[in-house]
Amino acid sequence: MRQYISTRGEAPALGFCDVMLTGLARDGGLYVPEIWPQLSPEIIGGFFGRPYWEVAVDVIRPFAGDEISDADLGRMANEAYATFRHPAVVPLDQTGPNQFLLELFHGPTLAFKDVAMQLLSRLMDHVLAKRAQRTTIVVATSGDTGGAAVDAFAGRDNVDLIVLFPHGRISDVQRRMMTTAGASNVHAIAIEGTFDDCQAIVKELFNDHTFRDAVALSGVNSINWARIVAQVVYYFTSAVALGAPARSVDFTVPTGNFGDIFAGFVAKRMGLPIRWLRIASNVNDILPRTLKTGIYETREVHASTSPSMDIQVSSNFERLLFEASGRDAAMVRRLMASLKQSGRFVLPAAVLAAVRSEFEAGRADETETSAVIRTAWREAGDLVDPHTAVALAVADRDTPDSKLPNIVLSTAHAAKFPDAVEAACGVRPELPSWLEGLMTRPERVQVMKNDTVEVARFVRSVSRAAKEGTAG
Ligand SMILES: Cc1ncc(COP(=O)(O)O)c(C=O)c1O
Ligand SMILES: N[C@@H](CCOP(=O)(O)O)C(=O)O
Repeated sequence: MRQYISTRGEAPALGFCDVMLTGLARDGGLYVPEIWPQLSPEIIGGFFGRPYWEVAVDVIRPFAGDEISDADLGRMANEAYATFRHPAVVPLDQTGPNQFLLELFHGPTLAFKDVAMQLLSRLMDHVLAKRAQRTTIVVATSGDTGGAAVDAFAGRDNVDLIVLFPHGRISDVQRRMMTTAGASNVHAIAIEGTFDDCQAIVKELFNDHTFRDAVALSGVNSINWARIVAQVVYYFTSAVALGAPARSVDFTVPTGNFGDIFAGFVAKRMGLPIRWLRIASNVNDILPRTLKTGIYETREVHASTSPSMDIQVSSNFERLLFEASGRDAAMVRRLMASLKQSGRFVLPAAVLAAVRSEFEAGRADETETSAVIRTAWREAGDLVDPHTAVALAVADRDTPDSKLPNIVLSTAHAAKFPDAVEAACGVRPELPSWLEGLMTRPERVQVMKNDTVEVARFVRSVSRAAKEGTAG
């Protein structure tokens, strides 16, 4: 059985299915595989031209071990990616000499989160049904994870889903994707705070062991290893389309919680020849500052036109610290304790050097972001969303004469952020026809204080109602 260990070294090692249902490790850390699976150049090269779901099975299989049969994994991957509206699932476009855009937004909620969430919901449901278990998922979102989770888990028999989002800090389209589902197992809560507050509440709930056991708590943020694994797949498909493994590639990734770019790091560990993983941040630039100074220091969050990246505490950076330190769990515990106490920590020099050897980082401010949206429209007739625009701005500035292909991850559809896109280029992107009605359906949402106790009370009531069979 493939084993997973916690970045903080004090939680039990678990198998794939338990890690998937557990979310955060019981010591507050994040799970990573004990050993990185390797894919040979022949296997990687063999991905060329194959259907996306088949590659997904080959990439995910070594992580799931024998816990999920190939037949079940294949069926679920096939179903998950059949929900995407593009035949290639995640098409790759050339946008300039050696510049490519990987479109990850053709799923049901128009953001890259669908790629993992559509599969994760099927995997979780499958395992829960087999074990005759029910779970309560609490998820924090800065806008996109929540909508993807709602679409993927609405109406599932074995799950209650509670979504926490920062009140007034996401786009109307994002909010409505969470508040208009109409499913009795879905609950949207607007927290009077930031995304970091929402994520801190989720982690506090997990760290209260009595509570987490009482409600059978699970998480589907990228703290959940299965989320990361599903995101690894498109690094392989896109790089192979451009000549990997014979040719190396770079990736530029709009980054907030560091889950997406960490998936690229995993692909590299598995054998994909990636040269640079380039972090692209908006004005909330904690990661570029950290790479420059070696000091990870939280500051006030600024609301931007790329709200899903308005994040200071970048959860998956912990996984990178664990790897870059040679898996020094004691160091990770020390840095995380410092973060909790003082909002900052200093990377040891060797860890910083290890990070800098594989990652670059840049930021784009609001003016640069809107200039990119305007140029893309005027010069190519393309409408790009502000998160993608942040990455394009960083890529254009930092890779003008790269000899290697640079793949920019396009993480959302422009129609999720119509106000920002229209303000930048004068054109209002339209929602696709299958989302007709989204903007007029009635909303169901509760506003709550930034208060873990209040949220915990609500989660308990949802869990109790489910147990008593009174949900809805
Ligand atoms: C559209 C979009 N782009 C980029 C990101 C950043 O991704 P990550 O949090 O995995 O770094 C997010 C949020 O996660 C997002 O919703
Ligand atoms: N940007 C995300 C924040 C949560 O990230 P996750 O990958 O940890 O779920 C969002 O849109 O919610």
